[in-house]
Amino acid sequence: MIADLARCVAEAYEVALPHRGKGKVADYIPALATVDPNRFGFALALPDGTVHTAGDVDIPFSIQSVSKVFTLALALRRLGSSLWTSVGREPSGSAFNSIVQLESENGIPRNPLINAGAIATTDRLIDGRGDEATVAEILDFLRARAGDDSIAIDAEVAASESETGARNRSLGYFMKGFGNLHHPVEEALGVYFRQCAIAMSCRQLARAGLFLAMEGRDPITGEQLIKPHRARRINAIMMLCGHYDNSGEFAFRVGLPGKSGVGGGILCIAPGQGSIAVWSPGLTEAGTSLVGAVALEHFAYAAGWSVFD
Ligand SMILES: NC(=O)CC[C@H](N)C(=O)O
Repeated sequence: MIADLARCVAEAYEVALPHRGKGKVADYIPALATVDPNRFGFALALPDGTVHTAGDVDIPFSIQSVSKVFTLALALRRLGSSLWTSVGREPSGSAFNSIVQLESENGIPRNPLINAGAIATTDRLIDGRGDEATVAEILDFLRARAGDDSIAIDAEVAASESETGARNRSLGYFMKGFGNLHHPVEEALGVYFRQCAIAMSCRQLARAGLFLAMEGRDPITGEQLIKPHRARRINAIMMLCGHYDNSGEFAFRVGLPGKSGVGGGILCIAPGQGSIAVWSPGLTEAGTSLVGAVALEHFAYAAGWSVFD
């Protein structure tokens, strides 16, 4: 039976609604701490261009670590498999900003979706071009994927990320000490802080993720953006590492590749089917949107879209 997807979206939204207000809004920077915890949006983008929505789907939010998926795709496109000399693809089982494994593992982060791995990936993406050109590539890519040139970096969030970025700088310098950063730490971090500060709505983010559901091809523009096997591998990494030490729980409950951000966004990919973006700012301890995960769990079940179905 083919599920009525509009209905699945509406139901997932309704089921998750009572959970609003649970979870903790990220408070390490003022611009995130002041976001209304009752915000909640759910957008499903399909390859034919249809978007099914519920709630606050047109309000931009800070995509934070969801950006790591896109910089990974861009770095793989630019560097190919040589990226894997700088970063691994194993789950870390630790917090997003943990430094401990780096010491015993030669400064090579476990995967590209923890902070250390994302910083190493962004560093490789720079590829000698400088920070401005790299930031421009990331923004241009997201604008083209979302079909919306208004997507921008929130300058206040970017400045706060840098001001409070001691821990991320530590990760950068630690990797530099092992010879695993190719550019100055401040250059890599300068790009990383800005990619985290990109603001997008659920509608834009769901649309932007479609190429990952469609073997690397943007179904709306028809462009083959990355090779099919790379899209498959990014999905594998999202499934195993997209929620840090909560990745097993998310796979258990939702059964789809996903990536969380501390702004409360989650991008979820249903291979061959579509791309889903949810946003609600209250977080679990692992930094995943609590309401968003409930909604995705229900949606994947109702649609029969768990990759294990
Ligand atoms: N999990 C996240 O979204 C963390 C992103 C945050 N900007 C950081 O680098 O710490």
